[in-house]
Amino acid sequence: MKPEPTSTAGQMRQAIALLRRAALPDQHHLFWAVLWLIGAALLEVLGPIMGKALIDEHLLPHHLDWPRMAGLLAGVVLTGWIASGLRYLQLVRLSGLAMRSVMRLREMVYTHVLLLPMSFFDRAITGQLVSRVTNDTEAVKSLYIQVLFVMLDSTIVLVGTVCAMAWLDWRLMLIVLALLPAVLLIVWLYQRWSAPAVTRARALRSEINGQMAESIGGMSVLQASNAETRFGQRFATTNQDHYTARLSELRANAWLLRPALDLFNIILLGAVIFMFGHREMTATEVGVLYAFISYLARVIEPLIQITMQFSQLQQSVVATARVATLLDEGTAQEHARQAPQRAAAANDDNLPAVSIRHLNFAYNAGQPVLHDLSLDIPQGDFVGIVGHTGSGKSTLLSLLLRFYPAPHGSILMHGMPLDAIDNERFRAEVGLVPQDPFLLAASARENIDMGRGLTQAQIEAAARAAHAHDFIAALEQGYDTPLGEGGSRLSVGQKQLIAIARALAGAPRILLLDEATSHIDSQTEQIVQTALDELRGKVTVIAIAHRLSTIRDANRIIVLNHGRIAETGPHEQLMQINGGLYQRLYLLQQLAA
Ligand SMILES: Nc1ncnc2c1ncn2[C@@H]1O[C@H](COP(=O)(O)OP(=O)(O)OP(=O)(O)O)[C@@H](O)[C@H]1O
Repeated sequence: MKPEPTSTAGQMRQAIALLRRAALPDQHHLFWAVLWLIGAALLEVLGPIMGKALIDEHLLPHHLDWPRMAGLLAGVVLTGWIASGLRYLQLVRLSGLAMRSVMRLREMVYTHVLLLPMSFFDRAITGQLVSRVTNDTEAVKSLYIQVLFVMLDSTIVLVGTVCAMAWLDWRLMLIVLALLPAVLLIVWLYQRWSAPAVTRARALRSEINGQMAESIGGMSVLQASNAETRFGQRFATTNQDHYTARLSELRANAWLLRPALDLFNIILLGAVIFMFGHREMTATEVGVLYAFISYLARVIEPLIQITMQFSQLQQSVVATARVATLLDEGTAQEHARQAPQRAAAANDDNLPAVSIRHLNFAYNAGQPVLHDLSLDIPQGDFVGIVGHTGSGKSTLLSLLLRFYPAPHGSILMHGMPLDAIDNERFRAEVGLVPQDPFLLAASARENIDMGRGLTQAQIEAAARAAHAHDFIAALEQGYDTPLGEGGSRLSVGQKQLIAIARALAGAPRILLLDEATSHIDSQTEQIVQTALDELRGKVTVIAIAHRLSTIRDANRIIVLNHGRIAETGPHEQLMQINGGLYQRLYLLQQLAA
């Protein structure tokens, strides 16, 4: 995974760029919200000015002009009331915008994750990834509502109030302004105190998600190993750490931020009253004092609001930056390719289905896994790949599937370099049956179709070819029978037959099987063997098999050893090599059987 930016400025830049991207279609809402908030702030500033006029021009000089006084009084009440109404409407508008942005972001993140290269998932932790799509995108909402709305609103009120104070008495305004840096000091202290706890709490939340996902995913192993108590304790420790981190965050808030700001409020009020006390108060200054005291609350409250949002801002920026980092993660080479649609693999029957030329590969530099592999697989052949564990079988298959990029020109399919084949066509031409058949919690039909929009005839033909039709038809709703989570209502063998049907439904020219028979009984293995035999000559089959009986009848068997081709040939020929690797593997299995 890409490293996340550690500097606050870097995270802030990332967060702003992402927010702009997510809110792009709603820009006009943002514009109007800001405009109306300015309107609300102006109304709010206007209230005390009308109050001052009422006191100075009418109440103190006893100039009882009732219609004007009623107008001013109504102005004081109405400005506040309308300002609140406008603010509420803008909150509703921004909430809608925030929710739509979260929706767009989630879609962006999920679609992006679907396109990431397999090498990314080698390092990614499922729970953390899920947390990116759910929690971190949700944090963006609070960035809009708690942070953007409150901070924007408070800043506008603050600026408007300071301007009104300057108009009333600029010297007094300067004294108030001179005291404001104290707020910055309080905020700075608060941030220093709470930042480590905020970061730690977030990391621990992600850890909690990770532990949950891991435990649920591996529940059978966990229970079978009697590890419930240990896992429970591990979770309790993380949970406790999370609680402690949240508590120190709250302590910083309760013991430093709030009391210090309240004290500051009192000091400011004292300073203003003291200044007025030092002057010879004229009648007109009583109104100014009233307006100033009204404005003080409008300076202090927005400042408190702004500072109170800092911890939320920190959390939301960190979360948004994490989402942005994930979105910056390079997609798989094939998806990222900008080149125009490339030619499909050639249709010449004489070209080998697969040609491998001096293929070298390493996951990590300096640790080669495959060494100088060269071989040709004719079209329609059935080829088996065997070898000890760690010999490189799955790696070779992953390269054939383009899960990892092979060096250019080292693998050709039907004469075309692997990385030059158009993605759509490539995925249509190469089918995979994995070791663990991955079934969706959906019907048999949906599991075979996998969203490709195949017809019932195509689905049924694939199921028949995989010898899965009979048991599917016998289910209570046939092809529409829900198979349960992970296909829980089927046997492992039946799941594997569905996985084969799924691969065949795409009418692939090349079918790759990754130890597809290792978990199934001999009877189902027989069925798979029959299905593979029937494909002979029509589809090129490349099968990795631990169970050698599956590939006994292959046209050719490739024996890998430490990433090199050690032996190659049909079963009978390999069995002739006395002391050969294949012979030893085969005899060992016979013995075990
Ligand atoms: N994603 C990966 N990242 C780094 N190294 C890997 C990765 N996958 C496999 N390897 C390493 O590559 C080597 C070959 O592994 P590979 O899985 O291809 O062997 P295999 O023959 O398929 O083994 P098995 O029969 O046990 O599945 C091993 O040393 C393994 O540790």
